[in-house]
Amino acid sequence: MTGAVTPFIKICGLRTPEIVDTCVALGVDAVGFVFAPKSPRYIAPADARVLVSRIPPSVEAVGVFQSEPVDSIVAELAQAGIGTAQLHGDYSRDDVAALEAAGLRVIRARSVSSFVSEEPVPGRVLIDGDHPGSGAEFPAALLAGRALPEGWILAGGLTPENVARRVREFGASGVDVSSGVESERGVKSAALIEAFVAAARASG
Ligand SMILES: O=C(O)c1ccccc1N[C@@H]1O[C@H](COP(=O)(O)O)[C@@H](O)[C@H]1O
Repeated sequence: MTGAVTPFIKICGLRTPEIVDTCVALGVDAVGFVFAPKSPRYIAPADARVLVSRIPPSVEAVGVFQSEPVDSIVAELAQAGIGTAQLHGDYSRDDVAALEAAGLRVIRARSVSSFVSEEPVPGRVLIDGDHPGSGAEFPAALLAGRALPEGWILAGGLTPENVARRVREFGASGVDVSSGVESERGVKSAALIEAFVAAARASG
């Protein structure tokens, strides 16, 4: 017995009922819906609501935002029926507090560059490469010797092939993937999601 813990697994950028059902059947911890209008994975909040209705309470539904004002985030999440906001971009402590005061949970995404150069932020932290949703990895050396927040989630260029190694390399408590489980940009693959989840679980 190793005592190792299976990482928290989030699959991001869902847009179809089939892929939602695949994620639920695999027992992932969280699924993400991208509300950043320029993303190839963008889904309108009303369309996301239909997909969210298929998700049991045991799976956390997350709305992903990039530089969207707090008021819009609150409105869009209410429309989609989602209780967690994942924030990419420049959000202050007051922004996070306002979202929490609105009854939302927050995942604060930090680009690896801002994580190493700026003040720590409170709450659940996700560390990503500098280009969210691009599928690009960042070097482990960038975080070497850094104090990493409890329960932090690793993102950025994860794939079924590299996820176990990356989790061990970084000591991450969770993983989030989008590009690495797509057959083409913006199109999720059930087979790749299954392979990713198996590989992530094998890292624990
Ligand atoms: O997926 C997107 O298109 C996206 C757009 C804007 C902000 C965040 C986005 N996704 C998040 O990006 C990371 C890493 O994704 P990848 O696996 O490297 O493609 C992940 O946290 C997604 O939730």
